[in-house]
Amino acid sequence: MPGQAKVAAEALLTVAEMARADSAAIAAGTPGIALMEAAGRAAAVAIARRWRPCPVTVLCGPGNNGGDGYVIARWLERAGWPVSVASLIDRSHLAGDAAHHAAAWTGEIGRMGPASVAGAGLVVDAIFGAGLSRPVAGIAAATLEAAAAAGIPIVAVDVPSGVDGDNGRLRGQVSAAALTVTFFRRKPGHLLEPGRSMCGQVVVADIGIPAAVLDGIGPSAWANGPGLWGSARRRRGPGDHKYRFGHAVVVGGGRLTGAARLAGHAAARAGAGLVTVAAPDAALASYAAQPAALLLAAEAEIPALLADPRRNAWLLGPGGGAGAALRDQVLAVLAAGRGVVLDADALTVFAGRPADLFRAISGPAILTPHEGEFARLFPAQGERLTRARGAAATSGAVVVLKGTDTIVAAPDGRVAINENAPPWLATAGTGDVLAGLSVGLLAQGMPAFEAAAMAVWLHGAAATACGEGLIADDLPAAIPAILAAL
Ligand SMILES: NC(=O)C1=CN([C@@H]2O[C@H](COP(=O)(O)OP(=O)(O)OC[C@H]3O[C@@H](n4cnc5c(N)ncnc54)[C@H](O)[C@@H]3O)[C@@H](O)[C@H]2O)[C@@H](O)CC1
Ligand SMILES: Nc1ncnc2c1ncn2[C@@H]1O[C@H](COP(=O)(O)OP(=O)(O)O)[C@@H](O)[C@H]1O
Ligand SMILES: [K+]
Repeated sequence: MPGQAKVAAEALLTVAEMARADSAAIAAGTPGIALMEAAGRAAAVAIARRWRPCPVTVLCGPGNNGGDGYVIARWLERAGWPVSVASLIDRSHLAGDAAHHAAAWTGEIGRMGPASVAGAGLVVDAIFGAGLSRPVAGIAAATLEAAAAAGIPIVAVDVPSGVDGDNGRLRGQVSAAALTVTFFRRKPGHLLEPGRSMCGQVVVADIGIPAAVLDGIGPSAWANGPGLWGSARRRRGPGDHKYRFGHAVVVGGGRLTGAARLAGHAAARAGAGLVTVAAPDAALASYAAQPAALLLAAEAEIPALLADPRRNAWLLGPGGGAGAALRDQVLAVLAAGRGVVLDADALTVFAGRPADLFRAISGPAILTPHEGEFARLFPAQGERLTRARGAAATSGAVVVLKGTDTIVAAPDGRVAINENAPPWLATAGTGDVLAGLSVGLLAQGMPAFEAAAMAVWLHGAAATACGEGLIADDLPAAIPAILAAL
């Protein structure tokens, strides 16, 4: 379809889902030994593409991750590399596919320890992968740490040992890799911090698992990108007019007027047909500084605006001032059944009484908390992915848990994990822009999950295009070029 995103959404597989993918491929006729051969070979190819031959130590663990290591050792040696292999356990204790490939390694196998990496130019971490079952400690940790301390680049097989593929949590002592080669599809832990920062560059190798196995698995997590929401995006055609693209209303505050101005500008840039910023009388003059394309309304007009179903998507919170008046406004908008984006103060006003908010949510709703705001409404213990999913299920809203690895979670369990946000987004006002993009897309009729995911992605892409030195005001103006390239 011309103009529509052509890329497929990139599914992320949990450790359990990846095991099902392996089993499905084996059941469809590719033996496990062949999958392991393909995995090790692909990793060796990825290494040889990036480094010149040098003494390499392959550190092999007790399971199939170690099995991949023996295949890597064989292929690198065949390519002329001086290869040493060091194992955590005696080869005789290996089982299954790993035992098969360890037996095919004709060189020596040393005992793993810090001395096994001495003199190496490269170290392969094939110690623990998807089978990580407890924190990494002892010899495995000490050996990887010795490599890291000596400045030897580490290539991780599947994940750096100790990174939990399901959520990016670090279990025990983890040494960062320069390159991680994983297979078939990435896992959430490759995108979520702190795991993401431990992976270095991530390469996904095709090992012969047919994409069709995904149909039987039904993944619920994706890397955020156009493949996920491109087909839900609204595009204008020759016969269109502005009323077909929704009317977003941004409720602004009386003092910090910049927040709602940024949000309103962003909503318009995201493509909303019309955008109204509604604000207290005393502040209207300062709102006049916003782009002339935005409409301005007095706070007293809000009930009338709310009675008009054409004003279909509302944003409350940015610069709102955390008082009872804002809480009442949020509840009134929700009661009217409008699409809603709640940010900042509009979340904080429900601290201590989150059930009041959750009860009121019945239609399309997006909450955009940073960690601090999140903790005022939801349990704050545990890792981010589970918390974001739980929050969406509890609230009935799409929850955008912001950060360097922003998570967009839907009440039905779907999640998108974002990876295009540069660190210079950590500056005042960028969250207001994100909320504005979200309401602008919601106004156009995109479903809440897709609208939120697209907003987060546009936000990251715009920030990347602006570069370091970015201020929030730069972001809305950078949106058209990003949309044009989609
Ligand atoms: N068909 C297959 O089975 C394929 C498997 N693949 C590889 O297989 C890996 C998964 O293999 P496994 O499920 O055998 O798991 P692992 O090889 O990751 O580790 C499992 C073993 O490590 C032990 N272990 C886990 N955490 C430990 C810790 N912190 N300290 C000490 N011991 C620990 C476990 O008791 C078990 O013996 C993937 O990560 C991938 O590298 C690939 O070869 C693709 C094909
Ligand atoms: N280190 C970082 N890397 C990438 N993105 C970041 C980082 N820190 C913050 N962000 C993003 O910047 C935005 C900040 O939003 P928020 O905290 O609400 O700020 P404000 O209230 O000042 O607008 C969010 O979209 C967040 O995901
Ligand atoms: K590993």
